[in-house]
This record gives sequence, structure tokens and C-alpha cells, in this order.
Amino acid sequence: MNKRSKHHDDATPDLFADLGEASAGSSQAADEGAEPEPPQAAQGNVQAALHDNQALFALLDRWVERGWLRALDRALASFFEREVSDAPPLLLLAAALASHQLGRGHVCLDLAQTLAAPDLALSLPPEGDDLSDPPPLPSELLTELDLATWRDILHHPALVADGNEPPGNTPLVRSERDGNVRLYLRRYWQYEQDIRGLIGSRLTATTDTDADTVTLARALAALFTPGHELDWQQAACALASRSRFAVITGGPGTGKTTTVVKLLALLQALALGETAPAGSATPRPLRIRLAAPTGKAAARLNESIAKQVQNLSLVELAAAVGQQGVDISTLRNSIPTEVTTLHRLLGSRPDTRHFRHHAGNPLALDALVIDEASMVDIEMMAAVLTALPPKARLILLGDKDQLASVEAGAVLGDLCQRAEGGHYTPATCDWLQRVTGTPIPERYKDEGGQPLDQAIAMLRVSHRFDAKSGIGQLAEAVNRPLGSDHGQKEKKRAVREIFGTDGKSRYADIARLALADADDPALDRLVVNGNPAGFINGGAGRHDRRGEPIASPRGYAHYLEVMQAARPAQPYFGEGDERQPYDDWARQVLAAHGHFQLLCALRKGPWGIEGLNPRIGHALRRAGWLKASDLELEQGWFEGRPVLVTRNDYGLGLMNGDIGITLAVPEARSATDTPGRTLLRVAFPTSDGSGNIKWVLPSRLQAVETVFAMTVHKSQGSEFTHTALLLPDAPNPILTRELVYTGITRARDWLTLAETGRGMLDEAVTREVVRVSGLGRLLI
Ligand SMILES: Nc1ncnc2c1ncn2[C@@H]1O[C@H](COP(=O)(O)OP(=O)(O)OP(=O)(O)O)[C@@H](O)[C@H]1O
Repeated sequence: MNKRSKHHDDATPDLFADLGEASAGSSQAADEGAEPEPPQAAQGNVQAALHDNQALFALLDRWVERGWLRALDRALASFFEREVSDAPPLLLLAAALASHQLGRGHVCLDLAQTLAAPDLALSLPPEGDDLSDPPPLPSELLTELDLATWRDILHHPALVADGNEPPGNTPLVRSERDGNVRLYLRRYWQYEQDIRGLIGSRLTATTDTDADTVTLARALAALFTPGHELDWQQAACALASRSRFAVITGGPGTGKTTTVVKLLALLQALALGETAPAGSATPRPLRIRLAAPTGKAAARLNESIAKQVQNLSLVELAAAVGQQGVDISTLRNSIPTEVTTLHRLLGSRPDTRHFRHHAGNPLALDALVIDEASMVDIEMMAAVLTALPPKARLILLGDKDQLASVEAGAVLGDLCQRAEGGHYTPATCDWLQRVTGTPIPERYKDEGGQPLDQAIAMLRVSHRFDAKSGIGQLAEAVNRPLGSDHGQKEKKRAVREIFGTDGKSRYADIARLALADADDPALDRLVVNGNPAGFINGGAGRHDRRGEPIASPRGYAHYLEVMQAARPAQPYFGEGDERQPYDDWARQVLAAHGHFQLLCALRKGPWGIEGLNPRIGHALRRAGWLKASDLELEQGWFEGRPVLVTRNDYGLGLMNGDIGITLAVPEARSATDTPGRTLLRVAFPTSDGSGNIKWVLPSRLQAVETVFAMTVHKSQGSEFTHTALLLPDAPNPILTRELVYTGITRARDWLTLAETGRGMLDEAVTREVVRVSGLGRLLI
């Protein structure tokens, strides 16, 4: 970062153009810079911080010390102060708070909301804070401030631009709408503008394969069984086939994958059935790519999509399009099954946030499907849209009610704000009725429906969880929004009732484990053996929808048992095909590991992953499943250690979210080597869905953590046969409806809710995440 003089008179300093770098650099500058105000400066008159920069920075320092604000946020304000001598304290405060919101998932600082609930603008209190000698709160600081005064202060030609004016180059942008004011770091304001512009232009454009209604109706009839009631999967296919931008949202098991496979078949059938362009012998299939935000999510979609494409009956569809129909195997082969990560698709490059593909070097494709789109943050969504050729389609799949991305933005949630109500215009309803053959229920019609509404379909029937499934019922009860007819009390009761009033679950697939405290040995038993006794009938005798028996719930002992029992006898590790026994073993252990996962809300303390991981290691060692020293369990490597990759590593081909298991393999690589000691290697499934195993030496793994316990945030995009969700015993703002819903819906066959019964479930299900952004408002 080049330094500027304090008194330069350039009204819009260009070094602010990319705040990511500016703020990162300034963090260091601030750390180095001697700003020796004693913290006491903020203790006397709190209000002084509104009028005096020294007092403000003393207060910010105390917030940083407490972990209420990030050093980066304070550094940004300090950087602005150094660069622009006359920046008022209230502007610098707003800048620090706007920066802080990014770290908490919000895209901007909403001034009205901040004034209504000032303390929510900080991370207050962070996990593990002892609350002694607290610094003054934002509510004490802002008690007398009103919106108009604060807004008027956010005018500074070098620092703040008006979002309604032509774009400038200031580091901050002020956006005023509907009497409210939002302050953005420019980069994030620009992402919103890009997303709005690029989705907006897709919504108004017609598609190349704008099939005539008769052909489309015939093709849809070939893919879906006719019925009297609207089939939302069919409607979703229809809507997505006519727009360059489409969203298909739905809860777990509502058929998002099933629908998108049919949609891909439909799009390819329509493309192959088109009359060939002059000069070319045959019509060209569309170039379609499938992607997901994490390696884990990509691998999961890969597996389910490949299966579904194989099972899809294409005979009628192939006959329904074109003059003589299309060739079935050409059609099947044209449906992609390989799923990549978004980072890989865009071509990420080390040490820069810029991708190889962008507007100047667009992706070579006609359609892109993104699964688990709720995990895509605003920066990535803007990058994807920018790199898409204008004529390419974008189809987003995801569950709008899941936790949003860890990074700023909740793009899918913003886009789907009105999905529940449909809001289809009479013209859309008429068209849908013509192509699907069924009428659209009145309650989904809206004369005032917006273009975005017409591109969104919500799948509403779960095909995985029926009325007998406690997991499905619980997810539904937790997810139900609070409304006038469904207040907090009713919601808490509805959720509690699912577990039964006598402590015995009413449903075969869910159990509640009451813990006395964080040290309760019942938690150890749960993680070791899965606590089948907590389920009706000990978890025995259940069958899935196809009548196949469901194995009773397990804990981590299961994969460790497979690890021990299936260990290959081959005394050398092997290369290529010779490694087969070890690859098979790793595949079995990894599959067994997917049978159980403990999820928790926090990172720190006895209820967070940092406390739980060593504790579970000790419990498994006591039960005889692990052999490791205390030091190895707490900080080192040991056989059986499951690890989660926490940062993409392109060199190793590992993605954030990948899970591997540490296994001891012979050091000898071939039959001719002298057999000897064993060596620890971590086995990861490759993310290409091939089922191959990647063996990595622990020393090469830069960013991994033990994953006996996993945060719910990290579990998105994954599914476990038995999921145990552990709630802490004290209130925490992180406990929200979205978090509990996301945790519950990771369970495929069994769910255990472990908690102390001190009301944290009640508290969580009645608190909703509010992500501040201007996107929903911009698009409707
Ligand atoms: N219309 C349907 N009729 C019967 N079964 C269906 C239907 N749609 C989907 N299924 C079945 O329901 C299960 C879940 O479907 P699918 O995997 O497509 O859902 P999803 O929404 O993608 O799930 P996830 O929550 O895992 O993302 C699958 O076994 C699928 O075969």
C-alpha cells in the first residue's frame, strides 16, 4: 500500500479503491502507529467520543481489547483519520461499525437499526467474556443521537459518496432509501450493484431456447406424472426453462436435485431438438456446468446427480422434442454429472481475490447450476455473475432457510424473501397452467408480482421426511416463522411437543439427551456409541421408504471399529493399483465416519469445538478406540483423528470443508521394500465423485482442525446418518432459528438433541438471523 500524506488535497484518494487491501494494510499501520491514549479516556464522559477523535479511538481500543470490535475495524477508522484530517468522530465510528458488520455477515451498517438497538452493532459479548469492568456500550454512546444528525455527518467528499450519484472512488458509500440510511464499504456496495444489474438484465431477457408452449408442455408431460394438483417440481422446471435466471429453493428432501436433473434433461432435449443452425450438421447440446460452494457439497451433489441421471427415463422426453425426436444416448450423455467448486470453476489464484474468469475472460458455458447456493456469499455471487456470459443461464438451488454464508451477504435468502407466497402474475399463472396442465392455486397469484418472483420456485413437499418423521416435523416446527397467529409461546410449545412431554420422544428418529452440565458423562456415551437407548426401541426395527432396514444409530466407535477390523494385511502401502487394499480400507472408514457427527454452535468453551474435540478424544481413548498420548490428543496427530480442512489448498487439491481420516499405513511402498514401521497419512475422498482416495502426509496440511465436534456453520452442505446437535447452557446470540434448523436438517436417519434443558432451544428457535443488506430491496 502506498502511503499518502496527511494533507493531500485530492478529494477522492484512489488508494481507497480497494478497501480490502487498504484496511488490511492499515491494520498493520495502526498496530505500529504509536497512539498512546490511555484507555481511561473513554471512561469518564462517554459522549466525548462523539466529538473528539482521541476519545473515540480510546473507546474503540477498549472495544477491541474486549473482542467486541475487530482490530481491523478500528484500524480502518484510524486509517481514514490519518488520510483525511477533518473526518468527524461519528463518521469514523460509522466506518468502524460498517467494517465490523462485514465480519458478522452483514453487507452494510443500517443506521436506523443501529440507533434502535446500538449494542447489536458490536460482537457483544463474545464467547468466554467474563463481563468484568466492561467498557461503555454503544447504547450509552449513541443514546442522544438521531438518524438525521448521523446522516448529515456522513457527508465527506473524500470518504463518502452518495449511492444515487454516478460512481465515484470514495471508500464508503451512503445509500438512502425509504427514509433510512445504510453505510457500505464501497466494494460491498459495488457487489450489490453488480448482482442487481446482472440478475435484472437476465430477468428481462428471453432465452434462446424459448421453446414453444406446445413442445414444452409435451416435454414436461414426458418428465412428470400427470396429476390434478400443481406439482411444484414441474412448475420449477417450467419456470427455470424460460428464464436466464432461476432459483429453485426447498427444504431437505423436497427434490431440488431430482428437479434439476429433469431440468437439465429438459434443456438439453430442447436444445438437441431445435432445428440445426444453417451450415451445421446437428444441433449442439448446451455447455452446462454444475458447481457448489464447497468441496463437500460438490462431492455430495456429484454422487446424487450421477445416480439420478442413470435412473432417469428419457424415452418419452427424447420422443417429445424435435421433429423426429432426439437420440436417447446423445441426450443422456449431454447431461453433466461432474460437479466442481465455484473457486475451481472461476479459477482462483493464490494471494488474490481476483479470479481467472471475469467479464473480460468469461466462462465458456451456456448454463451454470449452483447447488447449496445459501452458502454463497455476496462477493462470490458477484464474481460468478460477472464471469458469466450475458446469454448464459444461471440456476441457483438451495434451502433459503438455512444459515447464510459465513462471509457477508445472504444472497439466496434475500432473493427468496417472497418465495413462500409465490407472487406469480396472472400471465405467469396462465402460462404455467398451459405448460403443466394444472391450475395455480389463487393464493400464489399476485397482480403486482415482480420479475424476480416469476423466476423463483419453491418446492414444498418433502419426499424424505413424512408425517411420521420427527426430524421432518421438528425442522418444520423450528422453521415456522413467528407471526401474529403463531407467537413465541406457541412456537416453543410446538417444538417441545415433538419431543413428547414425558421426556420420551414421540417419534422413532429423534431423541433428546438431557445433560446436567458440560461434563456430563452422558455426552461421552453419546459420542462413543450413539446412545441408541435414547431412541424408541433402542433404534431397532426401522425401515426406510423402500422397505430397506435402517441401521440403528451409531457413534464414533463405529468408524474406529471399521478402521481396526478392515485394516489390510498387505505389508506395504503400494503405488497405483497396488494401493487398492489401502484405498478400499480408507473408503470404508470414511463411509463409516459419515454415520455420526456431533454438531455444536460455538467454537470456544466447554460447549464449543475447542473444548469438545480433546474431550471426545479422551472419551474414545478411555473406551479403547484410540491409542494416543494426552499431547497427541490435544495438539498432535494420531490414528483415527478426523480432520476438517479449513482453507482451500489448491496445491493439494483440498477444499475448505473436506473431511479426512488419519490412518496408519506401512512406510514401505512396494513389495521389495523392507517391511518396517508405519506412517500416518490422512485419507481424503477426492471431490470429483470418482470415489478415489487422496493420501496426504499430515505435515503437508496447512489448515486443518480435529472434527469430532463440528460447528453447525461448517456442517452446511453435509449430511450424516446420525446427527447429534449440542446446545450450550447459556444464552448466546449465535443461537438462532436458522442455526437449529440447519443443524437438524443435517440428519438423515437419526437426530439427537443434547442440551441441559435451560431453555436454550426455546431461545434459539425464537431468534432469527437478520442479515442487513440492500439486495432484497434492490431487486423487488
Ligand atoms: N416427486 C417425487 N416423488 C417421489 N420421490 C421423490 C420425488 N422427488 C424426490 N424424491 C425422492 O426424495 C429424495 C430426496 O430428493 P432429492 O435428493 O432430489 O432432494 P433434495 O432437495 O435435493 O435433497 P437435499 O436436502 O439432500 O438437498 C430422493 O430419494 C428422491 O428420489
